[in-house]
Amino acid sequence: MAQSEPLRMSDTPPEGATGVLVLASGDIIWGRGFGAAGHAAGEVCFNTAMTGYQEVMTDPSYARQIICFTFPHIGNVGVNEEDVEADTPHALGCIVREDVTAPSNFRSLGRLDDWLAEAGRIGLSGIDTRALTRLVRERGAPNAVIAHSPDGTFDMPALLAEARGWSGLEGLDLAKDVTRDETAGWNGGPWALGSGYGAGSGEGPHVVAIDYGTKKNILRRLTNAGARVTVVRADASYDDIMALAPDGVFLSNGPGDPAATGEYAIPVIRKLLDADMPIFGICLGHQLLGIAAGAKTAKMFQGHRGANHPVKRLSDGRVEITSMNHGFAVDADSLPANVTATHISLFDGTLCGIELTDKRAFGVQYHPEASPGPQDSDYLFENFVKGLA
Ligand SMILES: NC(=O)CC[C@H](N)C(=O)O
Repeated sequence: MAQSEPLRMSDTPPEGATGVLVLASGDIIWGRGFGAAGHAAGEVCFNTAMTGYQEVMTDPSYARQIICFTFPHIGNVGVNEEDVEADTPHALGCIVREDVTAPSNFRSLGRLDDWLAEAGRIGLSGIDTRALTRLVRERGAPNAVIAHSPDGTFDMPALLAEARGWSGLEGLDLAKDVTRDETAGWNGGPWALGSGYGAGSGEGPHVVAIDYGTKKNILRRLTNAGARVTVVRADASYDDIMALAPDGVFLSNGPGDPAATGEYAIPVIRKLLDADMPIFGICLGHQLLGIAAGAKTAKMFQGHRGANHPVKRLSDGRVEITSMNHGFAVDADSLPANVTATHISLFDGTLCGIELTDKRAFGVQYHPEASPGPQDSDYLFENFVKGLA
């Protein structure tokens, strides 16, 4: 197969094809497989970040998603043990334009394809990622199966049936699959060249972070802002949390449909609000805070995923360039009277931040911890932790 051919929509593999993306619509896109062999069903989305593929692949919010990277050279700086947001990749697979080449970077410890293979994740290269991105933009994020067969044989009817049989992300609670096993302290601090990740001071206001699929850098930014952090499971009860005597509670990012995660999360968040506990939520945590406060969430057409999304802070008109990864959003028209919109997306006007006027609780739809992305919104961690002192 030639490099990066236009999307090929035939069910006979072209010469050299060892990977395929089968959309639930019946469209078939051939490429070269890398990473693990096998097949898996999920939702195809695209991410426009130019750097940080390892952080993106390990973000637990990407569970059951297949990421099409719009940047054409993915894998060329290799992989290391530091640029990870969780201990293993959580995205189901990735789709890239160019084949993964030998890494060239002084921090590299290995190849992207080997790292994915070890984690059982499938990659697909040689794809016209611009054409695939346009397809997602025109039709919305499709359900699909990504498959890699080193000998080039594929059971196409079975792969199509698998793509069509998958439920889709709507209605799916995935936080319970990616949350940690038990309550644990967190003491990691910011990274510096030469010394790696530092440690927190172990002092300061106590933040209990509920792990719906947290990125590590969120916890690092909390300790950097001066908090002492303890992380609890997604299904921790109100009593479990209060037994830790928190000064504030953090609601993490995470995968899946917020409305489906509500069963165990919402009653706990409501009790925390009733107890006037200070709360800060990011992404899924922001969506859950919105639902607990009485708002509604909805699935977006294609979602927002990238590292250059402009967001306007409504209090003073300041623009923050943000990192984003979400496919659901709180519906701005559903906000109850005691919830104010604080930020909006300058791409499409969707709601990007809320604040409760009668409680000490706020949330943002984007990722102020970046990783990857710009750090314009880091002030939110400082504001939260300062408010607890
Ligand atoms: N990064 C996140 O927390 C994502 C939240 C939610 N799963 C969504 O896709 O909207």
